[in-house]
Amino acid sequence: MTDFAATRRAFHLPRGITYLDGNSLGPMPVAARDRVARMMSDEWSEMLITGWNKAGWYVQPRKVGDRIARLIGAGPGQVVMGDTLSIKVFQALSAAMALRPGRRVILSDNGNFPSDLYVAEGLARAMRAELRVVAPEEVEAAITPDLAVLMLTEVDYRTGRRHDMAGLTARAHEAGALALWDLAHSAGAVDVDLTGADADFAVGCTYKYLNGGPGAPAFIWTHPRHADAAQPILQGWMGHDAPFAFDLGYRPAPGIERMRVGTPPVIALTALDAALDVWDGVSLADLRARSIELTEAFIKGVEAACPEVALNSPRDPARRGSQVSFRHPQGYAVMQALIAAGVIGDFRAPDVLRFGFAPLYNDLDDVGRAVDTLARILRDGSWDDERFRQRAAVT
Ligand SMILES: Cc1ncc(COP(=O)(O)O)c(C=O)c1O
Ligand SMILES: Nc1c(O)cccc1C(=O)C[C@H](N)C(=O)O
Repeated sequence: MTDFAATRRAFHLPRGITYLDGNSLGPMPVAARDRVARMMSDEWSEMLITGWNKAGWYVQPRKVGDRIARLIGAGPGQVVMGDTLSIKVFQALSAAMALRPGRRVILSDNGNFPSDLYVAEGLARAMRAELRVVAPEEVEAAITPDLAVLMLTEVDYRTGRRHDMAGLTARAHEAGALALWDLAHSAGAVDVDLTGADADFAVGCTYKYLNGGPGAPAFIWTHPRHADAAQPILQGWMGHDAPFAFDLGYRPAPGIERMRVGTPPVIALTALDAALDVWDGVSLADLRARSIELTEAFIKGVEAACPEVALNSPRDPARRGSQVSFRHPQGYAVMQALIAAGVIGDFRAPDVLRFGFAPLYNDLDDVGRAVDTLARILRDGSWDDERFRQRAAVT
């Protein structure tokens, strides 16, 4: 059995705060602070450039990738770290498109995170391809024989709706297409099984449920059947077969290494590596069970105590990730009032109050406090205040 009381103790959770926004930025694992400090004093300070070899900075993207592999149903040597998620979406999508020459259609849904759609739109323009965007429930019917790549985010960032990864991947394969999954809201939140689903490509970020810190690098996975054939358009020198030969022409490195682009963010990878220690000994089955327990309790509590809000997530836990959202016409002000009262969730336009439940550190006491505080704010109308209407740059 996973010891979730112990994993909770591994985080710095500010006193008086109930944190339900780990689906946007995970809290700091206490060990990350010391690990980064040690890296600065023992490695960067003392080793200088020799740290690339001596401290293993150069191989860190693969080593950290191997630790993430276990959490997404992938094997060793199949995942590599680096860049932002938007860039990894571009790399995976461009490589997948190149594996389906003659086909020009990318299919996604309108619940996808906008950055994924922007990247696909730009790539489609450059490749003279077509991006088709349908409603999430229409995806299956929209898989047609002209499809090149099905590109979906498994868990919807607003509603928490979870796609059937294995089923949709099988449908895409039947149509002769490839399936690319964005795991931003899945990795560390649900029991992802890329191998079992027979997916083709996957990408994800590490600053949400994996708690790598703001700006932590993204990951990319390629199914082994494609790893030596995939040809990314974004050809950087660290994805070259022999970067330090400084050849003028590009020759991809074997396997997943070709998905590297440039110099890895070593300090950020060090913080992420410390954050991944918390996952040692965590079973994904336990994680999923606890996530369902927390989200079910939250829905039940809010529906009983807050008639002013409407559930915006699937009621069936099997169709949900680890987040729950509710709608309120003045959602922004309500969320600001909630944050001022010590319960941090977030707001997503136009009217969504979003709450992430991270089994590693959230518990039923958090659920109870969040329900009680939301009910109080809605009942006493304290959210209806000018200071809660001022929109910040980042929401
Ligand atoms: C599903 C999804 N894709 C892409 C992104 C963009 O990631 P990044 O800002 O790291 O490029 C996010 C979050 O910001 C996301 O939730
Ligand atoms: N990456 C973010 C950032 O740099 C600032 C603020 C928020 C984010 C996020 O990750 C947003 C997130 N993808 C979402 O689901 O809304």
